[in-house]
Amino acid sequence: MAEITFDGIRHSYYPDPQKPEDFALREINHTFEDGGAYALLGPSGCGKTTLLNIISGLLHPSHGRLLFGSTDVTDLSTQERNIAQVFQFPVVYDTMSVYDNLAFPLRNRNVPKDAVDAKVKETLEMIGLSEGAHRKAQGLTADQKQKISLGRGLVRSDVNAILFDEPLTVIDPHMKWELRSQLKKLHRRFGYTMIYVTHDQTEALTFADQVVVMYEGQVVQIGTPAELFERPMHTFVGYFIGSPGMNLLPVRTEGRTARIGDQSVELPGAAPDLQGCRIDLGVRPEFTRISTTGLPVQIRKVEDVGRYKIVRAVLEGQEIAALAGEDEALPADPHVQFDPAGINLYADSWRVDLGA
Ligand SMILES: Nc1ncnc2c1ncn2[C@@H]1O[C@H](COP(=O)(O)OP(=O)(O)OP(=O)(O)O)[C@@H](O)[C@H]1O
Repeated sequence: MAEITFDGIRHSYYPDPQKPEDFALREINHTFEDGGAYALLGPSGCGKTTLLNIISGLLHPSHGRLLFGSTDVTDLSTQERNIAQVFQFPVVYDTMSVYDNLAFPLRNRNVPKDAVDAKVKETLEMIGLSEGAHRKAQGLTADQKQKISLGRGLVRSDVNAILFDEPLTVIDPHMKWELRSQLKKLHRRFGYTMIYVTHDQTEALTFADQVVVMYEGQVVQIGTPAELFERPMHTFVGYFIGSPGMNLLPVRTEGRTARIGDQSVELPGAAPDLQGCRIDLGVRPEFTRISTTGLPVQIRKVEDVGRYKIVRAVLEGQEIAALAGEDEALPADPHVQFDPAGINLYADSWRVDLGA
């Protein structure tokens, strides 16, 4: 396995890109650590597949260098890079048995017969296909075929990294969780470098140690699930991660005070001069409480979601969400309070350090 470094990498599908928007991937400088479990998370079209294809060599970046360890691999072919890739839809040889599908990549590399047998059996066990391993792949369900694809990604121990591009799309919802935990276990056991593309936050947060959040061709934050939750560095991270996402309210600032219409909120630290910027206050619903004191709100709707309630309210004409306990009674004259520990300030979408 190898450390993978993006050194000033950008990519545009246009021959003569001019504006930042012409780039499917804006500049990325980042090292994926050897043995790390990463998820690339973001909405459709944000550049996840482009980034993955640059690692595997299916795509040559228009600018910058890609390094495996200290070796520049930018001009190497996919094969020379020695990467395993699992795609959204199964890639399986129908006429071969399940066993031979897994053995194939090893036999191709002249791995001795005994070693092939041991490794294939071990992998079949992991993906739950030991039984019926000598059946032809033809006729298996989409789930089972995708398990074979996963197995083929995992069977080689000599690869530099394993890349997964939305690999659980065709898998039954109840099986998704099982396979995801299986991948996580494999990661812990073998320390593969794994990069997993998804637009599903649950998938990203349960699989990865580090989540790379992408938005409009940019990496907006790389962090542990807790960091993304507690300290979103960009409004997109606040909004995209969490359910419901972060409350974002346009404000004006004066020192330690943020003004929302006629109301004021005390900031945890003094704001710098942000003239000319769009300024937003960001507070997650988990840090937003309905109370008898604070800023007056109108409650629009209360959603009971089991262990707690989501209260949808309006503050100075802006929609916000707050969490309330399952049995918590809401006051007749509702107000909202923001826990200072959860107050963030954003200037032109990027988090401002309030020094608190
Ligand atoms: N071959 C191509 N030619 C031109 N534009 C492309 C090509 N492939 C992707 N794009 C564009 O580049 C941008 C990034 O696409 P990419 O497929 O990397 O996003 P993604 O995050 O993987 O999306 P999805 O989740 O839908 O697969 C999009 O605007 C897309 O339309």
